[in-house]
Amino acid sequence: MADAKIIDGKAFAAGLRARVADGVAALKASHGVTPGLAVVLVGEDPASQVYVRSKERALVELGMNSFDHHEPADMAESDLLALIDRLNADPAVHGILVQLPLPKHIDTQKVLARIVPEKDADGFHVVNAGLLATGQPGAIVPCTPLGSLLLIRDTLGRDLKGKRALVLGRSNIVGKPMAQLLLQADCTVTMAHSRTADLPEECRRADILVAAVGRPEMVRGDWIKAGATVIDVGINRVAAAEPGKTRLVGDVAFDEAVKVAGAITPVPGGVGPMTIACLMLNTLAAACRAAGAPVPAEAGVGAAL
Ligand SMILES: Nc1nc(=O)c2c([nH]1)NC[C@@H]1CN(c3ccc(C(=O)N[C@@H](CCC(=O)O)C(=O)O)cc3)C=[N+]21
Repeated sequence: MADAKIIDGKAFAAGLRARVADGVAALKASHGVTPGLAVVLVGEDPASQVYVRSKERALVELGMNSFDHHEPADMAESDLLALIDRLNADPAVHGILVQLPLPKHIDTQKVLARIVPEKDADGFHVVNAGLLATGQPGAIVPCTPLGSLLLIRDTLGRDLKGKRALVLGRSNIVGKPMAQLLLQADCTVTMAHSRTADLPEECRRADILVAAVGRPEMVRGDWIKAGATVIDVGINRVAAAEPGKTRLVGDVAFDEAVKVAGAITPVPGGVGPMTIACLMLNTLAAACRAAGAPVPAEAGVGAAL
């Protein structure tokens, strides 16, 4: 059988960013509003700094305002909550992103709960999780699952009815919302995790396999159904063959999987760029809602399906 189609997340994300830029220009023209995202980074984690910088660059490129708040690692939880209160009250800020993970002395759930749901650009607030789980319009959908769904629909078409989908990983930020989106799209959804019995066999039943466990190359080629669509959410930095060098790999053993799957996302260049593009989309959507303007079709559950 021919090798799988490689799903070009980087190219799809570039197209999505261009559509967001058009939406930003239209909102400026119609309502005089420039969408703004506040990005809060607590501490000096080098990987987090890289991600935050790429988000800030994307905002500026798309004509949006970027409000950076880089805070020391020993910031008191009460000071972080006070910062969020100020951002909640600031009319120039339409979206707020608190980079995770937070330092251990800070209660993540307490911080996420403090963001007003309308400005929760990540879609991590329990109100947005609840709106998504109950299929209501107006939910802000977490960026990685939304981006993954857009890639799945670009590959398989809008009609996913009756397909068997398996989501590997049950995190609040990827696995659970991904399963909700696939369920809304009329897939038959299985959630698998580290305690699942006979994981390879479960995976082999899936027409759509989404791997989001954070274990490098855990999903092998013989875990994949012939022709399946494989979405690899994992971004794991591992040692490269050359001493002292590192490289990125997904949760799927790509070289094996590409021989079996029908379509597969690469790492890098797959889901990662979609996460950032969807963050831009969520910020635009939040600004549109705040201004009483129509929300772009790709954002939100009802619109995304
Ligand atoms: N509140 C919050 N929201 C997040 O969305 C969030 C977060 N915290 N904490 C950290 C993770 C990580 N994350 C990535 C986004 C894009 C790439 C990405 O574009 N990766 C490139 C490769 C980048 C490289 O070369 O290192 C790719 O896959 O092609 C990676 C990682 C968002 N996160």
